[in-house]
Amino acid sequence: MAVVTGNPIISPSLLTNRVTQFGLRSEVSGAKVVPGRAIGSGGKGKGKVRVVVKAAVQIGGLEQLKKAKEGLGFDTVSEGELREKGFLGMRKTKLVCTIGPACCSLEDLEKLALGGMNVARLNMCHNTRDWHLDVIKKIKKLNEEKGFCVSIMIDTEGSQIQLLDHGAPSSVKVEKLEGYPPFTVQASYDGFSEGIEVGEVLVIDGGMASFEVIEKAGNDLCCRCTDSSLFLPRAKFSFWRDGKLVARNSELPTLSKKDWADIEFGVSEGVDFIALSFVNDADSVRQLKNYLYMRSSRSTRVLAKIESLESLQKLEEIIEACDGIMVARGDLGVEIPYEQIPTVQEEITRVCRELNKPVIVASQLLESMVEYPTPTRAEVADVSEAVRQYADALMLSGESAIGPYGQKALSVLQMASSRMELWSREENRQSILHQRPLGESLPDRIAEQICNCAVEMANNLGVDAIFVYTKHGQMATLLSRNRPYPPIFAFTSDKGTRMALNLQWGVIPVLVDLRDDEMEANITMTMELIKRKGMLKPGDVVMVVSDLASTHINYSAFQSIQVKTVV
Ligand SMILES: Nc1ncnc2c1ncn2[C@@H]1O[C@H](COP(=O)(O)OP(=O)(O)OP(=O)(O)O)[C@@H](O)[C@H]1O
Ligand SMILES: CC(=O)C(=O)O
Ligand SMILES: [K+]
Ligand SMILES: [Mg+2]
Repeated sequence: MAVVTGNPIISPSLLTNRVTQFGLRSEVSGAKVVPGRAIGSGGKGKGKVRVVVKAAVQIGGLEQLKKAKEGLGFDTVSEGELREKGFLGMRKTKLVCTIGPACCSLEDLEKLALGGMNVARLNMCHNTRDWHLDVIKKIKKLNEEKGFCVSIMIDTEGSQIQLLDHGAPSSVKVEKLEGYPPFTVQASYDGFSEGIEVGEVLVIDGGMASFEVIEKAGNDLCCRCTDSSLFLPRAKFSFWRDGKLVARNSELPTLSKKDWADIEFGVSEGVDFIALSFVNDADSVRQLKNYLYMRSSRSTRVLAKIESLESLQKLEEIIEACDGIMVARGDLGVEIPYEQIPTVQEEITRVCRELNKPVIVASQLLESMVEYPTPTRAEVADVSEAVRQYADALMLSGESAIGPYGQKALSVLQMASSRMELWSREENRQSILHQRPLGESLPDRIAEQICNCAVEMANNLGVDAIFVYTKHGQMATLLSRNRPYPPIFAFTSDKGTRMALNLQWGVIPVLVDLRDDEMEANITMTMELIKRKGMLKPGDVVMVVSDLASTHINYSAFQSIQVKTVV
């Protein structure tokens, strides 16, 4: 246990009552106050803004819920969206909601599912395993009984240097002024003052407050406040030397004992994704993937969270090793200057698409909605920018976990992403996407080329939908990588593949009983089922792409593109 004491003095030995001469005012403030924010009245809006709020109730009517599932594992929400908006109106960007005390009842989870939640995230930093288990059971119940298809993600705690306690119930104000009583805060890492020199700068919460180290006494650091702000509970901090971050995270294990226990819990409860916090290199990702392989849990996908300087330096190897990425802007903003976040986000998003891994843009997307029922215009612009960059998914954190307006926040993501997707299509932005060649073997290169060409054809021909028949989801993701105009219906008989594809841009995974080596029969059967549901009309044009026979020795011959007109 390390301790930050005094003004503040940083010590590993819980020396909470050291007195120093430096002037920090220790002031306990009862609640976080955000001045100058008016709550949207809703009275004299000009129509345009009000549309955003309407979206909360737009998706998936309740009557669709009552419909029983028939033969085809088509989820209720996609089905409702298709009926309401048609193929081209279907949302492509996926939505992740963090589940917390504000939305953990069965009713609230159902409302989020109806509102378009594709993945529910459980942050293992908070609450008990029993609490998480209860949420997992509720989501599975909703999936089974009401025909939703919501995947479950657990997010590990990971190891990071952070403040544990500063002796006050909420925030502590720190100021540059001299002559205020000192206070002590504890930090979460014993050796964190090692290698830190006098004159270095300690930065709290990505620059919200800063301190200069003015004395080192053993493992204690005495610091002077150089930039006033608030100390929030569990604030994150970092050290800077000559304007550059002193990288510290590599000294900490990515997977702690608790993380392994949480992973074990997640695997036994059959979660679909494990998001690894504070990944520093590809090794921890490979280690977990090996473990899952040994444990025969290959359908559990591993996501790496990019939230440290080290992870940015090894970005490509991490992306290659994992099954997907989260741009965890909250902690990333502690490690790199704020102004670099937008360009780093764009870069990560681009590389993920090129390397064919789904990417989630996370944290503070609609932060003001933790307290207020309307987003700021700047937040909507930020959400839209992530969509314009073709991120696979957007994530809500506190907005859904603890805020009273979680469903509204979800509807804002829904509206903003649909709008930007339409604009991108009208602007023909898809045509600017560069696809770097990925495959090395001939069959892999053929699959990739087929998908690139199929999407170009689909866009040029203006087909209504792309149907892909896939075992492990590879062809579906290769199609998605090209961000086509029509939606991609991925038919699979593998449940794990279905749940994993929930995070993939533009893919609607459908569970169906497929037969190996009987491609034509599979196509006819699925088209017939969809037609019978009234979702395909005569005249609709469908592009069919398949790689189902990929276990076959001569499999490249079995990959094909067909264009079918519904009669
Ligand atoms: N299961 C939960 N129980 C209680 N509070 C929760 C829970 N999940 C989230 N929260 C609250 O919601 C807020 C935002 O949630 P989130 O887990 O996304 O935070 P985060 O700090 O950005 O994530 P991370 O710890 O992975 O960096 C947290 O500060 C926490 O107070
Ligand atoms: C999501 C998360 O872990 C972060 O933004 O730090
Ligand atoms: K976490
Ligand atoms: Mg984080």
